[in-house]
Amino acid sequence: MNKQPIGFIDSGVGGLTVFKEALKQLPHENMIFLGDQARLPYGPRPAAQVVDFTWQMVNFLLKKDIKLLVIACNTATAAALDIVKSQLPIPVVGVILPGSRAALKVTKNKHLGVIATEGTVRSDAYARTIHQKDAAVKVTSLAAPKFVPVVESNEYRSPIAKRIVMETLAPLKHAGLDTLILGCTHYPLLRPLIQNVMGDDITLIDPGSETVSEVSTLLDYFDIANDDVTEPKMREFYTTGSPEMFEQIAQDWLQLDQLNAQRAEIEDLPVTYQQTPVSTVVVATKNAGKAREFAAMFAKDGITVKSLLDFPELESVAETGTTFEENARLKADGYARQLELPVLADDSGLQVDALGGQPGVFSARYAGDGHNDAANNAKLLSELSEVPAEARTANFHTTLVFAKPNHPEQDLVVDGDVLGRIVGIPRGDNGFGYDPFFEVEGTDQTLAEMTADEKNAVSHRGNAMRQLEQLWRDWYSNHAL
Ligand SMILES: O=c1nc[nH]c2c1ncn2[C@H]1C[C@H](O)[C@@H](COP(=O)(O)OP(=O)(O)OP(=O)(O)O)O1
Ligand SMILES: [Mg+2]
Repeated sequence: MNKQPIGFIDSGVGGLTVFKEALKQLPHENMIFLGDQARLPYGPRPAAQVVDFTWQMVNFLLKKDIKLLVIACNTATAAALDIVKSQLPIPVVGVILPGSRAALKVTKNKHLGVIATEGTVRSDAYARTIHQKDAAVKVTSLAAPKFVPVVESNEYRSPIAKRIVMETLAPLKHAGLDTLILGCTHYPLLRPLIQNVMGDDITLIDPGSETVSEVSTLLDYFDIANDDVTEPKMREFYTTGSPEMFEQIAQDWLQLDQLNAQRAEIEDLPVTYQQTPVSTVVVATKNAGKAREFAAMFAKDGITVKSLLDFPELESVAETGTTFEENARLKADGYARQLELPVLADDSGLQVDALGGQPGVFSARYAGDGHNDAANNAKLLSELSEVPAEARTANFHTTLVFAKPNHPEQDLVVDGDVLGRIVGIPRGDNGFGYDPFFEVEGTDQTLAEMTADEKNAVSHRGNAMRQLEQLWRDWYSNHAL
């Protein structure tokens, strides 16, 4: 289950035809739509510029934490799908492949027509996609540049629209095709007029519904659908142009009760992939001492740490494993699932050589359940009472596991250790747990005599974190998967 929204982008209102399908097929999903009406139409623009504009739209939606992107615009799909798909960590769906697939399913005489913007026709994206599937299919493409302005000016039911559709489609009427792809998401709004001109024998393909079917498949495949059927869903609309104009068309087309469009400023956004910086990391620990150490280590990167103390309503995960890694995985996976967020867990403990590695994974419960540091330390001392100072060698170990919700196979796992020995009389007031008894090898200080920074510089947790630092951002940026 994943409540993050699905993002839709288009040059204008055309993508709403895809959005409308999504409302029908995926009613439980939260959704955000962005139309770049200020810079419409995209059709006549050079492909490189369409790619830049697309990145700006994508970056706007990434800030809203979308889990999947739909490029509900054929021109942008033709120009930018491959590059956007290859760089984004979330699934990306365009409209050309689903539209082509749908058309291939219905054609009988293997002669398809495509009407689209100049940009899409110039890219030859439909013909290429179709021929990859079936080289024997004939594809006749026609640019219909006048359609988009008619729709965007809310004239799509007017006599002007009728005349433009008739004139534009004249060359296709007797071309011999039996199926016509509406290769621009604006065109379904002209569907009755197009059908009328082409005649009832021609099947019109609106790639929107096929596109949404593909979205639905991907949500299941990546296990990121929103199964929550109770809450009201997010329906946010943004336009770079006039919100009033957008609302008129959207209201009319989508028939939503209350529809508010907001203006989006995207012109200054970067034209390359901008990773959204991580601002908060959840560490699945109830141990305030650990939480403090993680907070200090992440603070250097400007990241705030939340611990389980911030989420008291969660169900406790039992540490039933026999190794540090097992327990760290149990905690990370268990809390990530409940929080639907990536979660970092630490399972750590003291291993004393003279005690055969005890207390080890049982360090927290050494003195029995209801564990408390004083009782654990007292037990440690009594167990070691017969052991001479030079034989009291020990190490602290930690295994850190970073987990994504419902994807235990992608867990990121690192370890860290620090060597030392157990002293007979506790020293120092800093740190927590067994720190006052653990003298670090090569120093004359216990961990409790060190400042937080000094401890992190040598500790098992600090050592593990230094490894994690190399890995976690890349891993984390794929978290919607
Ligand atoms: O740097 C350390 N300095 C002193 N003692 C330490 C340290 N690191 C772990 N320890 C001890 C505390 C606890 O007795 C056990 C960990 O048990 P462990 O289950 O991983 O943690 P925990 O139950 O205290 O909190 P939680 O499971 O919620 O993260 O080892
Ligand atoms: Mg524990």
